Amino acid sequence: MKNAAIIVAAGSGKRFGSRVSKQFLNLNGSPMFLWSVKAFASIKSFKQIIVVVPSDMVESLSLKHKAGFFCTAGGNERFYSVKNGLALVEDYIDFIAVHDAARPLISKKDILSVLDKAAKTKAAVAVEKVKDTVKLVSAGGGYILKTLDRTILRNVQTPQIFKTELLKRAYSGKISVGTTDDSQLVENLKIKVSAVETKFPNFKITTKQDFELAKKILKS
Ligand SMILES: Nc1ccn([C@@H]2O[C@H](COP(=O)(O)OP(=O)(O)OP(=O)(O)O)[C@@H](O)[C@H]2O)c(=O)n1
Ligand SMILES: C[C@](O)(CO)[C@H](O)COP(=O)(O)O
Repeated sequence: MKNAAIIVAAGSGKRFGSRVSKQFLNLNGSPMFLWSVKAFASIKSFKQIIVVVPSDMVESLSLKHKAGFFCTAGGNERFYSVKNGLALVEDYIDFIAVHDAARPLISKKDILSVLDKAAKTKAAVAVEKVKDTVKLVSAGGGYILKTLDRTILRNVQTPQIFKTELLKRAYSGKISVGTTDDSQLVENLKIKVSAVETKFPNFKITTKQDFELAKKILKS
């Protein structure tokens, strides 16, 4: 099996609010995005690693990390960035893993769990159980409408891993602006996507508090 990883790192980090986009901040000695590159590079079957970055960083990053991975420019929505990364995937690739550079804690074991499932079912995404009670709220968020059954809810993470043909087909059609992950596009093809629970911390670094927590976890 020959796989490719698309690490999406072209976001502006508005919720994080730093001058340098969060995915390029130094996290315990490496730029945040490099943690994910190293995790996928540690798995032999990942023959191609593509990092999608802001257009003004493509050249400098390509030069700096010339041997480690391919670089391409992102778009103004996450799904445009994934689409641009897809354009670089080689024809010999069997499965594609899409992963957020903002999830630097991803473990090799969790990647392999999602990959093993995708190899069997063509489509699998990393998830975690919901720990809090979840409720539906009114449009403005002001009041509770309904309490949901959290036993049939999951927080979806990345990697999201798909058979190459499937993901390319999913991204070939019209994509609505509200699309926030890759699985949605594959679900729209009426394909059953498997959910694989991650066993290790894999939260997305969205705020400065997340970043401080990630530093502590990586130190431990
Ligand atoms: N146009 C975009 C938007 C997001 N991403 C990437 O998708 C991942 C998840 O997105 P998120 O955590 O929302 O990052 P940002 O969009 O940068 O954050 P914010 O929404 O706070 O601006 C991140 O690794 C981010 O770099 C991307 O490659 N291209
Ligand atoms: C892909 C994702 O991480 C799955 O939870 C999430 O949808 C990314 O959303 P964001 O708004 O781009 O962070």
